[in-house]
Amino acid sequence: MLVMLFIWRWTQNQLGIEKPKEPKDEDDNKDEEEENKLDKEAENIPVLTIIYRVVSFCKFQWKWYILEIALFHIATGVRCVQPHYNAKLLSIFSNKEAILNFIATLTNHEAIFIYTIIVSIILYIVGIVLSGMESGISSYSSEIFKNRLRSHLFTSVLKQEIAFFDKHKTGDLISRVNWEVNSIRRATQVNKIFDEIVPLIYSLIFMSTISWRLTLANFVAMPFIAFCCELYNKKRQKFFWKTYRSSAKAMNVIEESISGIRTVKSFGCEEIECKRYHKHLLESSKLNKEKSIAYIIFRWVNDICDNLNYIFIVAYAIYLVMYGKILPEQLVEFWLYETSISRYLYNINYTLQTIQDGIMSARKVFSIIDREPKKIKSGTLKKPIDGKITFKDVCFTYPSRPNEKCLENLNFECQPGETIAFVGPSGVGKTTIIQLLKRFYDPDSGVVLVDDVPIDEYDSRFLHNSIALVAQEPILFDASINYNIKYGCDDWVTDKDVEEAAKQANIHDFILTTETGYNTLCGERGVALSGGQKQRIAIARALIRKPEILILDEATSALDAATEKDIQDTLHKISQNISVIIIAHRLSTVQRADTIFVLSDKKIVQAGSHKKLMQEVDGIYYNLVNKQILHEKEDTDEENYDENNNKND
Ligand SMILES: Nc1ncnc2c1ncn2[C@@H]1O[C@H](COP(=O)(O)OP(=O)(O)OP(=O)(O)O)[C@@H](O)[C@H]1O
Repeated sequence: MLVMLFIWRWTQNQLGIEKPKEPKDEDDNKDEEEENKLDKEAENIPVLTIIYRVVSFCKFQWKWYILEIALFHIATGVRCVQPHYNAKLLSIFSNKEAILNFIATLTNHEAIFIYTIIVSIILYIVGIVLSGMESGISSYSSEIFKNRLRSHLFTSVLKQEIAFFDKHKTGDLISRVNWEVNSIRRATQVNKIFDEIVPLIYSLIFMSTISWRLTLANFVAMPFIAFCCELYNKKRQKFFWKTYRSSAKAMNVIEESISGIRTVKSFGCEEIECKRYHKHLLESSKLNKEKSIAYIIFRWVNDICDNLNYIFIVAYAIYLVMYGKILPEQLVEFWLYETSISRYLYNINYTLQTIQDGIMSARKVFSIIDREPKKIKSGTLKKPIDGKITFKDVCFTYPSRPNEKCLENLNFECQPGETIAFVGPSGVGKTTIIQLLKRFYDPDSGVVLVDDVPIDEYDSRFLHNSIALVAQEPILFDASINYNIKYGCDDWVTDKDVEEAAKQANIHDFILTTETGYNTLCGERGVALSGGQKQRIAIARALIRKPEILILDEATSALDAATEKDIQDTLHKISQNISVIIIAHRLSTVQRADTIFVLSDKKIVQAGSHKKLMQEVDGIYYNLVNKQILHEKEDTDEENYDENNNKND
C-alpha cells in the first residue's frame, strides 16, 4: 500500500499534476508581464483537460495507433518469453558436470536442444521485425499528429485580433509552433512508456513465480528513489519556464535581425545583434548547466540507490540458494529478468519526464489554439456597399498603450463616390482611423458605419473585400508578381484582370521588361523590387478587387512626381464610382480630394476642399502647404545653385 502511494505520488508529480510555478525573473519588464499573461492562464488549465485535448488530436489517426499497439504487444510478449528459453539453454551449460552429462546423452536431448535454439532464434527475429515496424509506425503517426497540431496552431494564431500581435513577439509564436509542438509530439509517443511498463509487469510476474521474496526485494529502495525523483522533477519544472523564455528571446533576435538585415547592415550592427543573440544563448547555456548539474546529482543518487538495492538482492539471493529456498537454475532465470528491471524503471522515469514536458508545452500550445480572438464579432451582412463612411464620436486607445488616448470624439462623413483625405503631423492618428475602418481594432466608444450600418454587422471577409487598403509599408510575399496581385482573390480573377490592374497601377510596362514577366519573383517581403515598384504592385493588388472603398495610406510616397501623377490620373478616373481615402504627407497628393480633414491633437480641427482651406490663412493646412512650398523652393534653389556652380567650374 505504501509503495502504491509512493508510485501514485511520483506519477502525479511526473505528469505535472502539481502545477509548475513559473519563477519570477527580476529583469522582466512590463511588456513581458503582459505577454506572459497568456502563459499564466495556460498554467491554470487542468492537466486532465490538457490530456483530453491532446488525445482528441490523436484520435483521427486511430488506425495507426491500434496497429502500433497490436504490434507492440506481440513484440513485447515475444521479448518477455525470450529469457525463459535463454535460461533453458543456460541451465544445460550451467556447470561442467551438466555439460558432460548433456554430451553423454546428446542423442536423448538433441530434439529438445534444437527445438530450444530454433524457438530462441525465431523469437529474436519476430521480436526485431515487430519492434522495428512498431517504432516506424509510431514515428509516422506522431509526425501526422505534429503537422496537424502545427496547422491548427498556425490557423489559431492567424485568427487572433491585431492587438494580440502587438503584445506577442514573433519569436515566442514561432517557438510555440516549432519547439513546443515537437515536445508534445514526443510526449504522444506515450506507448514508449508501455514499452517499459508492460515488460516490467511481465517480468515481475515471471520473477514472482520463481521467487516472490526476491521479487519483493526489488522494492526496498523504491520510496527513497521516488523521493529523489520528486525533488529532481520540481527542479526541472522550474528550469522549463526559464529555458523557454530565453529560447523565445533568442528566436526573436534571429527573426528581427534577419527580417531587418538591411537596417542591421546599414548601421553596421551585425556584431551588436550577434552579441544580443549570444547573450540569450549564454542565459540558456547557464540554465542548461544548472539543469545538467541537477541531473548529474540525480543520476548519482539514483545509481547509488540502485546498486545498493542490487547488492542487497544478490546477498539475499545467495542466502535463499544456500538454504535451498530456490534452485541455482531458477536463480539464473530470475537474474536474466532482474537485469532488465532497473533499465525498465530508468526508462519509465525518462518517458514520464518527456510526458511532463509535453504537458507543459501543450499548455502553451492549447492556450493559443483555444483562445477566442477578442472583440472580433463578425456579422453576417453581405449587402452590396455604396461606399458611405461615417465615424460618430469615435474614441480609441491602443490596447498595448492603455493610458494614452489616440483619438477623441472623432466625427466625419464620406459620401459614396467622394474622395477624402487626412493630413496632419506625424503620429496624430491618421493610420489609426484606417485601422478602425478595416476593423483591425474596435473603438472604445462611438461607432464606425458603412452605408449607415455599423461595420461589425458586416461579414468580416466581405467587408475586407469591399474595402481595399494600400498600406504605408506594403508587404509582398515571396512569390511571383502575378500571385501578389491576385493575392486573396485568385479564385475569381483572371490573368487579364491582373494585367488590367497592373496597367492602372502603372507597373505593367516594368513587368514586361523583366525576363519572366508576371512570373518574376518578388523576393521575401518584396526585397527584389524597388520601393516604388512594390507600391505600384500593392496598388494593383487593391484595384484588382474592384473595391467600393479604396484606402491609400502614403501609397505613392516612394514614387517620382511623374509616375505619381499618372497613377493619380488613373485613380481620379476610378474614384468617380468609388469612395477613396487618401493619407499623404505630400500635400500635392491630396489637393484633388473633395474634402480634406486636418488632424491635430487627436481630433479633426479643419475640414474642407483645398481651395476652402487655403482661404483660412490662420489654419494649420495653410501653414502646412506654405511650409511645404517653401521647402520645395529651397530644394529647387539649391539644385539650381549646384547646377550653375558646376557649369562655371
Ligand atoms: N500598434 C500600436 N500600439 C500602440 N500604439 C500605437 C500603435 N500604432 C500606432 N500607435 C501610436 O498611435 C499614435 C497614432 O499613430 P498613427 O500611426 O495613426 O499616426 P499617423 O498619423 O498615421 O502617423 P504617420 O503620419 O507618421 O504615419 C502614435 O502615437 C503611435 O505611436
